[in-house]
Amino acid sequence: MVKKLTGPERQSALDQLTGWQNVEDRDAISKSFKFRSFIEAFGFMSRVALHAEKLNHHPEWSNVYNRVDILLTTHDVDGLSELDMQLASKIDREASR
Ligand SMILES: C[C@H](O)[C@H](O)[C@H]1CNC2=NC(N)=NC(=O)C2=N1
Repeated sequence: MVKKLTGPERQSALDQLTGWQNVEDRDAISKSFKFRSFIEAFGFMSRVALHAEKLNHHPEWSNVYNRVDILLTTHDVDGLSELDMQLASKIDREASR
């Protein structure tokens, strides 16, 4: 079972990512992505979905037209884990393809 990141672990992990923010009322991080079109946003979501399945770690997200809002947290530990950081960096990579 994956373990919950401590405060310092969480901060140093966040420092290595760009644009991910702590969510105010939850132990989670979030980021919004904007694309040129709905189909680009949806293509991005499809690629992220494959990573999520592979990691067995799934985002909370929503899509409106060309925008995708993503929240990451680890339900199993009720907080952030290494899996959130791994998925966040894959998400960033897919957003810039
Ligand atoms: C049984 C299965 O491994 C778990 O329910 C996985 C699936 N995907 C998950 N995704 C996220 N974000 N957090 C989890 O704790 C989680 N747990």
